[in-house]
Order: sequence, then structure tokens, then C-alpha cells
Amino acid sequence: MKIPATVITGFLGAGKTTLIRHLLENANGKKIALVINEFGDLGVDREMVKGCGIAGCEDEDGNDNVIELANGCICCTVADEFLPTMEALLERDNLPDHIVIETSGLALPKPLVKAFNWPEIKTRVTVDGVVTVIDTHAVDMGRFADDEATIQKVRESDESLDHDNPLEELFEDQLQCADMVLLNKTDLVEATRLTEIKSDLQARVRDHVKFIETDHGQVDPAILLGLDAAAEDDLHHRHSHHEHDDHDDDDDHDHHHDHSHDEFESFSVSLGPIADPVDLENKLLALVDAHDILRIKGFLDVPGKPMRHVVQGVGPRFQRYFDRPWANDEPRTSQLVIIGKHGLDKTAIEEALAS
Ligand SMILES: Nc1nc2c(ncn2[C@@H]2O[C@H](COP(=O)(O)OP(=O)(O)OP(=O)(O)O)[C@@H](O)[C@H]2O)c(=O)[nH]1
Repeated sequence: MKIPATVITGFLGAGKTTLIRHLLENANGKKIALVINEFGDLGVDREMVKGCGIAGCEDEDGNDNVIELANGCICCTVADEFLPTMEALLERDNLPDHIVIETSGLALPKPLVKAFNWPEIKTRVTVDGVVTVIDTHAVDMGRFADDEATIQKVRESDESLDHDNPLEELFEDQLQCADMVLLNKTDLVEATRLTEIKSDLQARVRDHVKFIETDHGQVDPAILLGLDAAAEDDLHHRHSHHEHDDHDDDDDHDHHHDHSHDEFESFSVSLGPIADPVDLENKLLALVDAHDILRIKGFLDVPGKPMRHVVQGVGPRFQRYFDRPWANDEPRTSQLVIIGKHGLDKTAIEEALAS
């Protein structure tokens, strides 16, 4: 029997890591191997998953069950990073019951699903389902949409024109590839708006795709895992804005596609100890206002506190909390990864944070 693999996709900050933590905490003995890929080089997601103290991060043979792919975007590094990782995973004596893959928020899911047609993998693993996590709060704030009236005008003037808001295109690609859509962050959206968002998104997915509403990704793993979609056999139904020719669905080894991350960039900033995290958050908020910043995440060293302080920013929304004690052998540092649209003024941002 093939090992089922679930691909978790969704834009930056939608709640993928939160969902996966919940999934691992409620796995009920199922051996899950997690492959994480993130945009930005700090490895925050892996830390967030490992920081939860879940038993079973390592299997009996001491193999790490949380595998991080090097910085970069999984859909662009399938051949170099993802396939060797999968092959190594499949060579283990102690095979997982299920593989969960968290893509970076900027990844296109389709090239990744396509990689499951590689002969080395196809006989052993199947894509059980693509789960797309939606930040309903961000959708409510209109963050993925251009002004609808403007788009409509462009379309009316030339139907062949594809508007090219990179955020919206990614969002649509992630929706089109979904076998299940999780409307997450329901706690931040009014019920009537949620209904409207749902019916809008239902018109943008393939037929029969199920929607689940979640608060902090809390969904029974039995609903999420076991969709039995064999998505790798069904690629031609999953439209992508980023296909370069009509043969994109062939089972060939050509994984070129015209998706580039030139539209986005990320960098990390190291700060000294942060005595006043509230003051830092205010600075970050001002920076999000002034620059095209989409996502900020990282950890702070707050002097006098034994615990590490987590900072999570999604658009203008910030969350901070102490998550776990600093380990004895771990340097206490303050580091943030900042992800935004291309052209971020790194110097200005660093200066503002250093002031
Ligand atoms: N209010 C609210 N916050 C949420 C919910 N789900 C996640 N969050 C918060 O949103 C922020 C981002 O969540 P993550 O799970 O890290 O999102 P992600 O999709 O993994 O982010 P990237 O890997 O950077 O793309 C964190 O501060 C979470 O605590 C939710 O349902 N409600």
C-alpha cells in the first residue's frame, strides 16, 4: 500500500503551522513524518512545531520526524531538495504511516503534487489530499484582491488580459489545487461575512471540494487525513496561473515553470536583547504600515525572563507570547524574519528597528 501524503498549502500566515501542531498533538499514535518548507531562513516553523513538546518528534531509530527543507520555495526546488528528502524518508526502516508536507506560504502546490509522479516516488507514495488553509480575516480585509471594480474594467477592455496581482494569483493557484479548504481564523470574522467569503470561494474551487471552518486549525485529524484523492493523477483539473505550456501535466521530468519569487523577498534581522516587547511591536506595526511587509516572525530575548518570546505578525495583526524556556546550550538571541513584496527598503527597516 502506498503511504499517503497530505500537502498543506495556504498563504503566508494563514495558520498552516498552527494546524499542523494541532494535527500532531491529536495524531492518536499515527506515525506522522512532517516535511516543512518556509520562505525565510530562520526556520521559525520548525521551531514552532518542535517547541510544542510533542512526543514523537523522533522515531524509535532516532530519525527526526520533522524534516526541514533548506530555505527556498519547495515548488522551485522539487528536484534538488524535495525528491532526495522523500527518497531518504522512504529508505528508513521505520516508515511513517502518513507524511504531511507544509509548503511555504509563497509556494505553488501544483509543481509539488506533480513531483509525486516521479517514478522513484509514485510507486511508494500518493497524495492523499491538498489542504488549502485560508486566512479568512485577511480575505475579509481584502488583502488578496485588487479592487474588484478595477479588475472588472480591465477584463471588460480586454478579456485575454490576466491581471497579475501576485498575491491574488498565488491565492487562486492554492485554491484551485485544493481537495479540502480550511476557512481558518473564524474567530476574527463575523458570521455573515464568513458566509459571504465561503460562497465567494466556493465559486473559485473545483467541484465537490469540501470547506471546513476552523479556529486555530482545530479540526479532527480524521477529517483532514484520509481524503484518498490521489491528486497526482488528477493534475489537469487543477488550474494554475503559472503554467508555461499545454504539456505541463505530462509526467515528464521537466519541472520548469514561470513562477519566480522575484515578486517577494525576505531577510532576517538580528536585534539585541529586547527589554520592551510592546515598544518593539509598535515599531513593527509602524513598519508594516509604511512598507510592503506581509509577514514577520521570530523570537526575542527579553532580559530577565527565562522564556523565549515569540513574535508573530500577519499583515497588521501581531501576536506575542513566551513559548518555552531557553535551552542551556542555546544562545539567547532576538531574531526576526521579515517577508514582503519585492523592493523592501531593508536599510530603512533595519535602522528603524535599531533606533
Ligand atoms: N486569531 C487567530 N489567529 C490564528 C489562527 N490560526 C493561526 N493564527 C495565528 O496566526 C499567526 C500565523 O500562524 P501560523 O500557523 O504560523 O501561519 P503559517 O501559515 O504557518 O505561516 P507561514 O508559515 O509564515 O506562511 C500566528 O500568530 C497564529 O497564532 C486563528 O484561527 N485565529
